[in-house]
Amino acid sequence: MIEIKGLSKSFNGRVVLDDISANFQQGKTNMVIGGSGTGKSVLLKCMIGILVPERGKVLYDGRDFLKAHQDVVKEIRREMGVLFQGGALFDSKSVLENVRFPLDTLTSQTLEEKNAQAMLCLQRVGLESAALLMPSEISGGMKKRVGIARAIVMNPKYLFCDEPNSGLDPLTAVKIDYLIQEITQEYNMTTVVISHDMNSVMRMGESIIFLKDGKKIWEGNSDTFHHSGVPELEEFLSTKLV
Ligand SMILES: Nc1ncnc2c1ncn2[C@@H]1O[C@H](COP(=O)(O)OP(=O)(O)OP(=O)(O)O)[C@@H](O)[C@H]1O
Repeated sequence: MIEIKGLSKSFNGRVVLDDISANFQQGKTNMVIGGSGTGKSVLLKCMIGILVPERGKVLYDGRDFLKAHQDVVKEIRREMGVLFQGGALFDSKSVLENVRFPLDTLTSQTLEEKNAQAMLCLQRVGLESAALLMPSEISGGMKKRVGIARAIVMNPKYLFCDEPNSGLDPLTAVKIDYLIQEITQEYNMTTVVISHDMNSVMRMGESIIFLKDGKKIWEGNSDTFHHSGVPELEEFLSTKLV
């Protein structure tokens, strides 16, 4: 489980995250939703250590990420897998080399071991036959799947996905959503997904927090979010026509 407590972040005096607390459960797809510019990506960056919040805590199974000893921080970082928006693949590396990259930089395994592990992950996302292709030779949906394979190659406990569906056609988006959900359950990971795609929220939203102007306005799940009675959420949903 990941717990965030009283997380706050400002840029040049402008508050972007305002005292946010939430729990993200193990084995679940935990979603962070909200309109553009409401602080979703900043929240994720504070959780994974790309940005430092002014106040608050991020606890990884009880370990205080912002205050822990360097060794513990390193350990937690190794337990994270991140699927960045757009996949963020290296254009000059093959699909296999992209998936292998975390193993190349963070482990002392042999090339054979690393290739075997990377191939297992490529198989898991149904792309073993694309291992030797370059990113320029594969579709957007395949790139996302390569990104997922890379995110799980270190067997993470925590998976973070920033808009995993952006730029995909609806059918491919559904497949990516289900893949993330299945992998979350299989690996029993704590998964955090940022999205403003309401179809995804309905499919994957076992646990949802809704942000507006840097504040957590509501939390619940896909069964309850259409009947929240919270004006800000209802207004947000009305703009999404769902
Ligand atoms: N490094 C930064 N410096 C200054 N302001 C920033 C920085 N990063 C984000 N912001 C601001 O923080 C606010 C929240 O941004 P954030 O990227 O978290 O939004 P978001 O909810 O993820 O939006 P979107 O769905 O459009 O990606 C925005 O107003 C953004 O301009």
